[in-house]
Amino acid sequence: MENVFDYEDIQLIPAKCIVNSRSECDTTIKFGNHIFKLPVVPANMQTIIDEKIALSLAENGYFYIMHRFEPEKRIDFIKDMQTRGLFASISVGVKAEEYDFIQQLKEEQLTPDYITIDIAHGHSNAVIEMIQHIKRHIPDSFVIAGNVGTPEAVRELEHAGADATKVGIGPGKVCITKIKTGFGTGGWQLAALRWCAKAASKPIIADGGIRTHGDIAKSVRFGASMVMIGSLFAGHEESPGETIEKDGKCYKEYFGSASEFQKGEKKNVEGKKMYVEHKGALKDTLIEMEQDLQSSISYAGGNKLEAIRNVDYVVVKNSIFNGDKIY
Ligand SMILES: NC(=O)C1=CN([C@@H]2O[C@H](COP(=O)(O)OP(=O)(O)OC[C@H]3O[C@@H](n4cnc5c(N)ncnc54)[C@H](OP(=O)(O)O)[C@@H]3O)[C@@H](O)[C@H]2O)C=CC1
Ligand SMILES: Nc1nc2c(ncn2[C@@H]2O[C@H](COP(=O)(O)O)[C@@H](O)[C@H]2O)c(=O)[nH]1
Repeated sequence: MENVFDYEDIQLIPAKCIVNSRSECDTTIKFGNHIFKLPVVPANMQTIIDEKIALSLAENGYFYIMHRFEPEKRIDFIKDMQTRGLFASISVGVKAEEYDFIQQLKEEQLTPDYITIDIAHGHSNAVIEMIQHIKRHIPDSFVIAGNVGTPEAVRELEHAGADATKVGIGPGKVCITKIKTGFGTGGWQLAALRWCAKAASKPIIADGGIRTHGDIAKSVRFGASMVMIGSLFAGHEESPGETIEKDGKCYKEYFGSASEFQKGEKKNVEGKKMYVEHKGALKDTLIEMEQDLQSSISYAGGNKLEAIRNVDYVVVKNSIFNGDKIY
């Protein structure tokens, strides 16, 4: 692999502006059968999303993917969302009981709009077989499969029937896969995204490693249709998880889905827990993301998200922050 880089190594090059106000720039994206306000989805992790947040996101025009760590709640969740006329978007794993769950959905004639197969090493027969199982029994669900980090994996999962693939092995803020196994796209996630996007014939979700709102535009430039974000969404008023107070400041927990806190045991641990500073209301962050992305579109010289896909860029190796803090 040549030209390896990550988010912090890239600057996009401005093109002549065609709008009079950033508010003219349209950040919406069609993903599956729905149009969403932003090409952004909060990570399907237990300290990032719950049923209440999912409902609020869907009601307000944002994409969401519910996590899979309370499996017994999924049927009622799908029914509840669809009764309200909203889309249902859930996650599954690949173990035997998940095959029964898909069968149960079929028997109850429930078709989630989106099903995400969420495992660490998605380039596997386990995922290929689950894609095929879902497509056999619930063909109308949009299947997102991951996570992967190579073009071969993207092609194989698409070939098996996935409608989108999720790229990112180990770039996450609470990830320790790279340290514990030596593998992954940590440190070169953006280059891996570009590599995978060149092979993809269907949409890609860039997953992990987003540290600033500008990284969303960079993900779109390098081929993402959707960007999954954990840490930037952690610590909000609505975020699930424990809040602690230290030196007069409030913090909220954010833990990995493969951490001992999620698993309840110290086996095959590839995630850790951290505390993030309390950030206020989720809707304010979403509005700021939208405004920043509108600004990105204006710098790209367009008025739609698509404009970002064609901009030039430079590689400025690890230097763009010059020691500056992000906030
Ligand atoms: N994006 C990322 O970089 C990563 C994300 N995660 C997240 O953590 C959560 C748990 O993931 P996961 O452990 O896969 O889920 P599960 O615990 O549900 O495991 C899924 C299945 O895959 C097997 N498995 C897990 N890892 C590997 C591997 N490296 N090679 C072969 N088989 C494997 C497991 O068996 P067994 O446990 O017996 O091996 C199990 O049968 C998910 O939400 C996932 O997204 C975890 C790590 C990396
Ligand atoms: N290696 C691990 N990766 C994990 C774990 N739990 C979640 N994740 C991945 O991280 C992203 C979020 O990344 P962020 O940089 O935005 O915080 C998430 O979507 C998963 O793909 C884990 O325990 N280990």
